Amino acid sequence: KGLGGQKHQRASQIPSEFSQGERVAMKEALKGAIHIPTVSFGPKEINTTALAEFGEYIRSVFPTVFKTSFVQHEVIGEYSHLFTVQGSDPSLQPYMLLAHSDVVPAPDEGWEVPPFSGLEHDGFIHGRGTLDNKNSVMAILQALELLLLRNYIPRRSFFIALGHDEEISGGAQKISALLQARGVQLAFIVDEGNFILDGFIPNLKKPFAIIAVTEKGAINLMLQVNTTPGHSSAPPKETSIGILAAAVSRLEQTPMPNMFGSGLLKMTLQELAHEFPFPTNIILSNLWLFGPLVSRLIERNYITNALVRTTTALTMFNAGVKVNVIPPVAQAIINFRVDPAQTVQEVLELVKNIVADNRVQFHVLSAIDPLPVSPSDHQALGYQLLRQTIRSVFPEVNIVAPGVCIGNTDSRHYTNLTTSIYRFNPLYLNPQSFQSIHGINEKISVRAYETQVKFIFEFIQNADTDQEPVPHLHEL
Ligand SMILES: CC/C=C\C/C=C\C/C=C\C/C=C\C/C=C\C/C=C\CCC(=O)N[C@@H](Cc1ccccc1)C(=O)O
Ligand SMILES: [Zn+2]
Ligand SMILES: [Zn+2]
Repeated sequence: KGLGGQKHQRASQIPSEFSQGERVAMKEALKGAIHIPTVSFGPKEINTTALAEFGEYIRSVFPTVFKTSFVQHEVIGEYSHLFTVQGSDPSLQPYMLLAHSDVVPAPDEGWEVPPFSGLEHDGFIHGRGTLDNKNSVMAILQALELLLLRNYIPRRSFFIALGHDEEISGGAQKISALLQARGVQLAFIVDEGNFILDGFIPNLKKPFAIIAVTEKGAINLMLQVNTTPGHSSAPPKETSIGILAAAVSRLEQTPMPNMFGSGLLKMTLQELAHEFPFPTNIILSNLWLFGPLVSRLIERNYITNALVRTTTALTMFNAGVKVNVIPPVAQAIINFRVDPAQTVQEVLELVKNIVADNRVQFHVLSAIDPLPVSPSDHQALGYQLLRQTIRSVFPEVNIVAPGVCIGNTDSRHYTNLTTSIYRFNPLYLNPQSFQSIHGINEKISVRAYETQVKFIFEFIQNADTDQEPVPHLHEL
């Protein structure tokens, strides 16, 4: 039987029920984590004091994790944490859970409560990192702590990698290189990414879970224009600022091609089709006919638009030295998110054609192609374990479908260890909470956090149930 068959729908051995005292302790632990301002400000600007404090903090709130003989803890790159949980059956290939402890900055303005207060209000814990991604750091360790307290001994080994610089596209490479040097090959990885989506699609009342099996690529491109400086009282016809502004405006006004139909989205929509009322169900079931119509509707909304094309975001613009000096140089940075059906090279060609001005220089600051698509078939262990656990923890969610992650995750640094990378947060997300990620008023309900712990508690146990033999068995 495949992994999607009944044989693997076994209930967890230890019930995922937590006492009142445990539930209070778990939410207090998360609040304390939010209180530590582990902010990544910029490429070399991290709050090392807070990161060190965070390391001490997890030791104090998860004592059993740190004292269990079969859990090895290592600090990597000063502030990242790698846990190796040695399972009892070395014939089972290990897997890895990822999360990151750093957060983006959060100025106080606009927040209902101070962003690093971790205050509980109306059933929600408020603060930076409650959705991205201290919730996952804490929920993974909390679930392990609770399993260990119940004397659970995993069969399948697993790693927990907690990065400290994901928000500055940082150093997960160190953990990845270390594991590679140790000869580790993983059955799969689970990282942050997509969610159970609620309210993103008009007419679709029911929530649906999207497990991201790939993520978009990214290009940070600097455009630069140099012109001769001079006195502003006698300006030339065009300045570096004017030339550059026109170029970036052309880019903003010329969206990259709509790639609907060449990617996963079509598959996702077909899986969702029967959840919609008439006539949308018929339209989505017949994309061979209605594809062009559907793709036009999808691109109207700025969030779903990101699912059908490479996006173009003008994120930085610098020019000028003085009010009365013709600027010698103007620079702009554009952040592209590359659709999985395109490559970095193809996008750069399109960009050059759109700018079409040889006074504009191109400097690629960083570029990464879209990630390979991980398997989501009946034999795909990681995907099926996620699906099985979603079905058990969120029985009201009828649809679990593979999809694309529009952001980038630390998991892209681990492609040397596995071809099966899944990006999924066991949380509901609506458009408002989506905006709070990297925005203001980020918060998680106490209940949602308890459910995230429950999900991981069950997931670890599900990974220990009998599975089909996995090729390339590896001992830790
Ligand atoms: C049929 C329709 C199917 C699905 C969907 C409808 C809507 C999609 C809605 C929402 C998308 C859901 C979740 C996405 C949320 C967040 C993105 C996920 C992870 C991103 C993590 C992140 O922010 N990473 C940074 C990494 C980075 C840091 C510094 C410099 C470069 C990169 C990033 O991507 O910016
Ligand atoms: Zn994140
Ligand atoms: Zn983030």
